[in-house]
Amino acid sequence: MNVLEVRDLTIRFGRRPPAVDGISFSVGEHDRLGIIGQSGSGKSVTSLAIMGLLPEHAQVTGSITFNGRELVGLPERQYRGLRGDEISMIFQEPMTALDPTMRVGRQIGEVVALHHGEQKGSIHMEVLDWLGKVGIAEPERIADSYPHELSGGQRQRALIAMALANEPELVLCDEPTTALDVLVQRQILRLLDEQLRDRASVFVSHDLAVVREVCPRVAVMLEGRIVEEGEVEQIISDPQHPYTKGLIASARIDRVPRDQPLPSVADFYTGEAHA
Ligand SMILES: Nc1ncnc2c1ncn2[C@@H]1O[C@H](COP(=O)(O)OP(=O)(O)OP(=O)(O)O)[C@@H](O)[C@H]1O
Repeated sequence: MNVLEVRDLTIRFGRRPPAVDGISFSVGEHDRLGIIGQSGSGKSVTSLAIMGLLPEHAQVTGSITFNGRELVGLPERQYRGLRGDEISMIFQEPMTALDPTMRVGRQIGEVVALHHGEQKGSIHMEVLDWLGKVGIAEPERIADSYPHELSGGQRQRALIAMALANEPELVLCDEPTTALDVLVQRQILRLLDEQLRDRASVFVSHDLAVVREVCPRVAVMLEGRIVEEGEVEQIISDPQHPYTKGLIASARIDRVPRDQPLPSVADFYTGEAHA
């Protein structure tokens, strides 16, 4: 059985054309799927639907199952037991995902306590342990800091620790490195690659170069639909859909060996990939 199974998922906001239009994909145990598409193609609403975090006026049809359990229409009370514990999400902008008024260690500790209800001392040890695992050099000091006292990379590491603290089975990453500079982006990608190895994950990005670094498989979204899905290297060397062809040709991604720095799709839009 797949960990995540999405079938004919359609998401509408009012009378506008569907934001997501009948998409299907699955993620098995220890499997990782990249979802790529331009802004507005429906990537974020797809992850929010899986997390049960869409606004109430969103109309959702189709099916999302997690370990065989239907999530579409699941009451909020039951969703709360899943979120953070069995399914968690890493967002693009850690500053909005972290509470600015609370020390970082306490925020991670609350996630641990919420689901395990352990004693204060052992929670603190677990928080420090997680900060170490995500590559924070001075766990004590960082645990004692407020989010605004951390660098962008440290904040993203803290958020990753928070998302993984309960060993969720499924992790959704929504543009987890977009807000970071290129060097930190690479470090965080490496960290995620390592930490997500034993879980099922979905990795959303507008950047095929980023997805190529961490995902064996990718689904390409355009205007709410999946227009192409398959092994990343296969799609890069032989894209079938005109949109994917354009995306790859414009970023010249097919001409760059995998282990070399890649021009990103964003560079293309700003004209730098042609320089
Ligand atoms: N709360 C909402 N109410 C109404 N429309 C929404 C809402 N959230 C998203 N949408 C619409 O759904 C569509 C898909 O948006 P989504 O955020 O999933 O795109 P995306 O591919 O993640 O883009 P980006 O890369 O910019 O985050 C867009 O047309 C957007 O305007």
